Amino acid sequence: MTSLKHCPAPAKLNLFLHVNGRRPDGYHLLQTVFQMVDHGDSLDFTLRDDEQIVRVTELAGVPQECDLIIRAARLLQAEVQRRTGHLPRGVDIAINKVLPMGGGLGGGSSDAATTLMVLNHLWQAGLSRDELMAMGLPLGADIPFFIFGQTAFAEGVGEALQPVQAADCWYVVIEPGVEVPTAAIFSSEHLTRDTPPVIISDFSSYLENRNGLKEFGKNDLQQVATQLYPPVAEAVAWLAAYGDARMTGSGACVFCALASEAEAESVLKQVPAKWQAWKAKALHHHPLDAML
Ligand SMILES: C[C@@](CO)(OP(=O)(O)O)[C@H](O)COP(=O)(O)OP(=O)(O)OC[C@H]1O[C@@H](n2ccc(N)nc2=O)[C@H](O)[C@@H]1O
Ligand SMILES: Nc1ncnc2c1ncn2[C@@H]1O[C@H](COP(=O)(O)OP(=O)(O)O)[C@@H](O)[C@H]1O
Repeated sequence: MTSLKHCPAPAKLNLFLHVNGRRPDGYHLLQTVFQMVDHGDSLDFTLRDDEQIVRVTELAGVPQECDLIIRAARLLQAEVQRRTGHLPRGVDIAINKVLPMGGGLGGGSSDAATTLMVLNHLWQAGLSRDELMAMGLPLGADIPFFIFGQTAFAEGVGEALQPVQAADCWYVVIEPGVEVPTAAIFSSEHLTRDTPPVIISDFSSYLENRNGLKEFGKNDLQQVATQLYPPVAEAVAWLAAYGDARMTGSGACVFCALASEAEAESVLKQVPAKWQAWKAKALHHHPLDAML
């Protein structure tokens, strides 16, 4: 096989996100549930006759050398060379970028995860899922989750993952039109960093016993993000009329769970025109698993 087209790189939502402390290196210890949804970017991979890794699509604001897709591909190419003594063929990578950057949807991480999984397949490199997850972690804390490939309870900086059941629901997601830099939220003096740890069964038993679709826990990054970025606060306030509206990750996007596609569609129709918004279904498994 020399190419794979329309490879999905889905968005994630953080159903809750607790900041429990800080590591000595300054990184924050988190607990979260990562939920994939059926809305995201899509990538095409075509092997080349030389050894170059080339992004063939322009991505405004992200030079090729900084792109997580290219960095992930180069890491894997070098690892395959180290293991086999042969540098694998280069690849042209095209991207249909749908997810907003700095949206808290993990777009860059998902693109990189899809790249690692697809190239592992095209190059017949034979790295295990765990090896790919470890390779992705230094590039971005969300990358291991996408490679893990199922709804997950995560700890550490997001790399300690356990599968967890979550609701079979739909989400409406609003893009408030601002890019939130993750570093600005984590470095805020107003961020609370002492939420007591929960255990996975706290989340699971909450889901079994809850009334309606109120999410478990909270997003500790939301207070800081809404203070720094008023459009995020505005989107949360608007969506709260329809359910438990909450920010994903470090923002900016805001989501709310609905029981059916029809209910999601009805909320979507009312979203003010100044915001981009969409509906998406919760995914239990990474859509790439069915392709590879
Ligand atoms: C917050 C989360 C939740 O899923 O997602 P996003 O909102 O970015 O999608 C992730 O933990 C985002 O992890 P990651 O993707 O590695 O964050 P980066 O943008 O590389 O982090 C930028 C900076 O934020 C700080 N940072 C990040 C993660 C963390 N657990 N503690 C931190 O203190 C660090 O200063 C880091 O240099
Ligand atoms: N392929 C990529 N897609 C999106 N962003 C990328 C990519 N490669 C690098 N980045 C950088 O990562 C930053 C965070 O992007 P993204 O992962 O989309 O948001 P978030 O971390 O909020 O979920 C971007 O602002 C951009 O500078």
